[in-house]
Amino acid sequence: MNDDAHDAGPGRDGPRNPSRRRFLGGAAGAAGALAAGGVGFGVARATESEAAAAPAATHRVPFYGRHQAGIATPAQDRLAFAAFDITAVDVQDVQVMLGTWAAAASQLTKGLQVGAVEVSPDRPPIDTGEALGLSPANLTITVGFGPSLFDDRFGLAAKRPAALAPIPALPGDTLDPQRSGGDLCVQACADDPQVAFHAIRNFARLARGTAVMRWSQLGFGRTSSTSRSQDTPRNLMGFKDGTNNIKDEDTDELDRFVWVGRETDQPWMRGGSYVVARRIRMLIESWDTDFLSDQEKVFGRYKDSGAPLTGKHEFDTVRLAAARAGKPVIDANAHIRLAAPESNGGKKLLRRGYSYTDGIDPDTGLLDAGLFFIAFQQDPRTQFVPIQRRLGGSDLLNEYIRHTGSGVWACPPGVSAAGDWWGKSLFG
Ligand SMILES: C=CC1=C(C)c2cc3[nH]c(cc4nc(cc5[nH]c(cc1n2)c(C)c5CCC(=O)O)C(CCC(=O)O)=C4C)c(C)c3C=C
Ligand SMILES: [Fe+2]
Repeated sequence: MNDDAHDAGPGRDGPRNPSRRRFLGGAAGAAGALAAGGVGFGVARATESEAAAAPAATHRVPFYGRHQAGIATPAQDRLAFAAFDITAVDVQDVQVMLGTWAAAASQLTKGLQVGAVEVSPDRPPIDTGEALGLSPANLTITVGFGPSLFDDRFGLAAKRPAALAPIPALPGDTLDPQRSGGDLCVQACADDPQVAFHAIRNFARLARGTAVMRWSQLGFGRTSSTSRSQDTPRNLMGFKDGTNNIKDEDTDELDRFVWVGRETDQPWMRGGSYVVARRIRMLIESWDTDFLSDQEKVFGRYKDSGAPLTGKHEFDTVRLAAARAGKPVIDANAHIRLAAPESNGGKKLLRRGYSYTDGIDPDTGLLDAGLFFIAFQQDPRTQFVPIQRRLGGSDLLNEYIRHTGSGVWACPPGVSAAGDWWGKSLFG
């Protein structure tokens, strides 16, 4: 971390913006306390002047809470996702960075900056500035710890939950290591792409000297609804996606399939969740030549209404046993049959993915676009992995997709209040 970045100093920020200087003072002071062996992490609290400077209290998702926001909270329109690798050798540096990130997240999710933009003409601005004056846009920041964080570098090996196992090789994998893994992940979601990007960019700056970005992915157009208040969006194949997703309102299902409970071998994960991300390229040009009836056979749903092929309306029950002339109406290898809980020992996922496009593949001239699949769950070993093993084996969709990136991270419970940070009890 650049010392300059923590010294707001005198000058142009002046009395117009005292709150921003206070914030950084708090973060830097806390960093010092930790480095000196202290246990607390002082995070600047909103002052009266800060509250006055803050945008209206609308379009805000609370940052502090039992669970991290960005999991069961309504999916926003945009994603900026990044995986980081730790470069520091001292575990206290990791703690300081997480504390600094938590303090920054509490500011950003209120629509504030991580520090002053106008510090001094002779220093770089502390906040990069591109979100100045923008609404919080329902920003959520969700942080996870990858299996590699628990190797022998930081003395955390005994604290790795069994559920945080690396994802094994799965059928059909064509993964690029440069788009996979990472000691940490940060998922920033917002209804404004600039707000989401700003969060990741400033996290990367605050991480300087402690962690570096390993890979990142921007997403547009949520491909799941995570609340009954939301319409079901469409993915880049033109199908409604998220119809049978777990929703925010399904509290029993959240407890059964998403939140880590007493069953965990690592108490620090109670109230948390595990996220699996997969960058899935769609072979869009090929898909676009496919007949409508075949596209519908692939998913087992009608393209326009989203209804199952056994029904009329989007939310009609999927009748997997229905047959016509001795043949199943929903193909034996249709995506919704293979992904259904009935085919997977009753297991479900909370899907929260985004469409992406990254220009064209220089080798072929074909679009590099698809789904950045994100799913939260209680245990990837019994949820994502077996479901994807089944899909990767015989899903009709496989003709049109390639999995090109992968990662799994443990998302600890929410940050409880100022002074707390992600996984504080893990490091305690
Ligand atoms: C391993 C898990 C899954 C991967 C990978 C995956 C990729 C993928 N999915 C779609 C589009 C749709 N998926 C739909 C349903 C659905 N998909 C999964 C899991 C994975 N999908 C589940 C668990 C379900 C729900 C099954 C059920 O309970 O009925 C649907 C149907 C609408 C819906 O319910 O959301 C679509 C459409 C794409 C395009 C894709 C990879 C690019
Ligand atoms: Fe799916």
